[in-house]
Amino acid sequence: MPELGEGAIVARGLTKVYNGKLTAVDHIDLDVMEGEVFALLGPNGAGKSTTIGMLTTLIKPTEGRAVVGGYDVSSQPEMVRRTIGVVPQEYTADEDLTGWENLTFIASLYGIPGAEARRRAQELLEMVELSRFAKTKVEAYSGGMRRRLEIAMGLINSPRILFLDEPTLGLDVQTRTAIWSYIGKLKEEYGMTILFTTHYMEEADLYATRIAIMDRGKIVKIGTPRELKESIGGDVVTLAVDNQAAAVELLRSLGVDPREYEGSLVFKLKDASTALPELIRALMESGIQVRRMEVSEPTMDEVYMEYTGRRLRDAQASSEEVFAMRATLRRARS
Ligand SMILES: Nc1ncnc2c1ncn2[C@@H]1O[C@H](COP(=O)(O)OP(=O)(O)OP(=O)(O)O)[C@@H](O)[C@H]1O
Repeated sequence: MPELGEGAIVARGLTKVYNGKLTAVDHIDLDVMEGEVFALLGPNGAGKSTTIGMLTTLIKPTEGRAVVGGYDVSSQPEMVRRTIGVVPQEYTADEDLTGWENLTFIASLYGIPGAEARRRAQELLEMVELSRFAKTKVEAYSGGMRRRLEIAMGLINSPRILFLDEPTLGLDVQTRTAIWSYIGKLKEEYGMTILFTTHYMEEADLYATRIAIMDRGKIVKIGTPRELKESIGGDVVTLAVDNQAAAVELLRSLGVDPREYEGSLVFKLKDASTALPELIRALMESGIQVRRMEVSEPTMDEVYMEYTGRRLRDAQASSEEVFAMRATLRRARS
């Protein structure tokens, strides 16, 4: 089989078609280097979980190849599983068991001998600050505690590569920050390679060394947060005007490509400090009143809009999040 490349996670043309018709992941290429914290950023349904599923051997690719930790996901799934840790989106811990019991049980599935399993369970519970609740049944854990336990469970086999699917979904800001401090430790102290999915732009921006923006099964752009923001090539201008149709027409004739967003026009502009006054003058001379104007440096939100034509808004995400959380809880109860 031809070599795929040097990275910790390498994919070429990786594709998943469900039921012969829904292309959830569409020929993606990935090269995640050792020690990277790599984000797959995109809205619900973009194909992030399916990508993680294929990379972690849980979902069979329809087409393409992936090599994780040097092992092929299709022909060496056992070796891949031994090399990786997975923290799935839904909770997997047994609610009737304690945190300690869950960890030692998972350790036994990996064939980790008793004394070593106990040592790791203790160390991991300390790391995620659950030692005090080691002997408490998981059913009494809060959402944040459950997520922390799931992370500990994903680390029980001391993986070189860790996959986290929406690790902070539905958690409050404080708990999200705590989770990121544990993940940061894994990178700093163990040089672990981490791939996570998220629809929180600020998490990708703050914590990822590189981000792949996913939209409708495709990776539309890959880069460091800085590269992505710089790739937009200009400041972002938001204008509220009284005659939007006329303003769009005029701006287009001046070489600007505005999009409508929440009743305003949004566009990027090189050298806004000199170019914007001219645009405003042109609008005013055409009888168009400018009611509000805002200039900002590009954020990940704008980057996302640039490459997908849509906003990945946290407001929209939060309602989806409630849904996802409820589905997870339902699954946990059944
Ligand atoms: N087992 C399945 N059978 C059929 N379609 C599926 C299956 N799993 C996912 N899909 C579909 O594939 C597409 C991608 O889903 P996927 O879960 O990978 O996206 P995602 O970006 O991870 O979103 P989420 O964060 O909600 O999981 C969606 O349209 C989804 O409905």
